[in-house]
Amino acid sequence: MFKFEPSPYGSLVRSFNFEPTPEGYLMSHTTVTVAIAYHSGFGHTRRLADRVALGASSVPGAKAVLAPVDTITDGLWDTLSAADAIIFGTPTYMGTASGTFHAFAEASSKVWHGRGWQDKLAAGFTISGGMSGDKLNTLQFLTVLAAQHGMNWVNLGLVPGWNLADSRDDEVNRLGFYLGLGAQVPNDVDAAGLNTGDLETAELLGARVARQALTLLAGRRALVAA
Ligand SMILES: Cc1cc2nc3c(=O)[nH]c(=O)nc-3n(C[C@H](O)[C@H](O)[C@H](O)COP(=O)(O)O)c2cc1C
Repeated sequence: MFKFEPSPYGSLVRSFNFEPTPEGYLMSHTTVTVAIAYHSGFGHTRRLADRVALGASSVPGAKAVLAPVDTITDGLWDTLSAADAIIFGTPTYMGTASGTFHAFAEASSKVWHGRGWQDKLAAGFTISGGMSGDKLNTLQFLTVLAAQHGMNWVNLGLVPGWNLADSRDDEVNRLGFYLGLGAQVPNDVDAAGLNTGDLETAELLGARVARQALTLLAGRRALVAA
């Protein structure tokens, strides 16, 4: 909901009227939920999403929930609204997120209007057929989507792998992304053939986001208690 308020500089500024996380909620919650909002045309992104979920739920105090975005229902929005963090996952199609994911992103403008995801954590992953495949553009799109919602982006937090003469092509973060996970699979290989380094990286991303969400919750609780 919009409202207009006078700014200290004398003009009217448009601000949003949204509730901060209620103190009662903060004090009664010690666990976090990480939602993985993803689309997958042929199963590759879905397998990564499963591993991201596994990583998130491996952190004590965190649970993961998979939220496929190809069917946009009230239940999908409720799941995302209840989450402490949302990890976006999409294949890279034509150098950006898939059309289905874009439809979801566009539909999220209703949430944007009410600042429903403000201050939640966000992160992202993508996969493509090419080693580059223009995946960086997809991760940047996901980052901007998160920023428009006022979310706080959690990066991958891993140094690049597969970057020394004797290193292997199945190392963690083998394609050397920083913003999120960029995975790769040849166009003629199905989801069962995903690179083990990419799968491990997916798990690490999920765990990292879960840890960050728990840290944030602990900080918010401490502030309320202070
Ligand atoms: C419509 C379409 C567009 C694609 N565009 C790209 C692309 O821009 N770059 C790339 O490297 N691979 C591209 N690919 C390959 C997919 O990114 C790759 O197969 C990916 O693993 C698909 O993931 P999914 O099974 O979750 O849909 C494209 C595939 C399709 C079907």
